[in-house]
Amino acid sequence: MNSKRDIVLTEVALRDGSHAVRHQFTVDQVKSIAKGLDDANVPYIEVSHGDGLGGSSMQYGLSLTNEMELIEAAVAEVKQAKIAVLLIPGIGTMPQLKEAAGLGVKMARVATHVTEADVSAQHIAYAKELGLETVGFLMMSHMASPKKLLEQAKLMESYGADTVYVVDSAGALLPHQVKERIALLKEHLTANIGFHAHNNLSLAMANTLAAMEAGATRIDGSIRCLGAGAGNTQTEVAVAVLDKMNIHTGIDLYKIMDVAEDLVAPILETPQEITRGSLVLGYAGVYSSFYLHAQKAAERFGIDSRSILIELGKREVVGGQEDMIMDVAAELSKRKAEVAV
Ligand SMILES: C[C@H](O)CC(=O)C(=O)O
Ligand SMILES: [Mn+2]
Repeated sequence: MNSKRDIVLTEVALRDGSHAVRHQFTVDQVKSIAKGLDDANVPYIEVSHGDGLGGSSMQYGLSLTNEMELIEAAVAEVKQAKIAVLLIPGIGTMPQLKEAAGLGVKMARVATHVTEADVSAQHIAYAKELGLETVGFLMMSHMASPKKLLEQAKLMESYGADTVYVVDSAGALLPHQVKERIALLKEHLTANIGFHAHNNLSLAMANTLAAMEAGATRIDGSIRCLGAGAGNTQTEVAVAVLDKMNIHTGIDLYKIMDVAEDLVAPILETPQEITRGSLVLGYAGVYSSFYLHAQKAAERFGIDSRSILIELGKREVVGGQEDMIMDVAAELSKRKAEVAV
């Protein structure tokens, strides 16, 4: 294995995958997966509630295990990998970031809706003060024009972000749209540019390659596609594809395949595939973490989860508005009952 890295991958299954397992990760699962990833030479491993630090709540889903315990367990297992956390200002707090840094976290990814970068200023600055590497993470990037995205990315860079990510939270972007956005950021920023995909339209890998072609040097992957919706760019697949392109991730292909097969696959309730529900997320441009919430609402109100997701897409609902899922389901069910009378 060549340990040189042309591209730096952040493994997000232990954070984005938290959505897919209803935030039920155990300490043992996190320990064994973090150890396996570290051994395969993955450089960064993100660990936290799916909605970042402080996400455990009725609104976003209660965690089985306190995320600080999971972070501590991951830090204790790794030899070379750096543990990262996600933080959404307003959900996660500065004291939580401080606590995570005290446990040995090395990178903070501060996430905001794509048009609200200004709320990341204090958290990025504080992360820097704590000596952390900082990432600005612009969620739902398909909802902004490239020009708007650039303006927001520049704000994050001005606050001190070492890297700015274009985040395709809904898995709604097409390759040419990814290329256009990344190329513009690359032209105007000095920070590293990253890309985070979701596979709802089966484009995660293609979009990741498009991002790299346009200048992204940081990418995210989730092993066995363990991420919200249909998951992210599948890490072990990305490692294989990039290797064939002679692009070095520094990650051991056989070892990462084994982590996927032996450690991650057994904890999945169902395989991470593109179902009609996750396909609709990408089609309608809805936040991937709404997937299981919409399924629950559909069961409760006896309606098709696709109708809920399409309606949420029309209303341009964004992360943080999870309560709208039940509201929309109730409204659609009422409309259905009225039509039936
Ligand atoms: C909080 C979200 O799940 C962050 C993310 O991974 C995305 O927007 O995509
Ligand atoms: Mn995601």
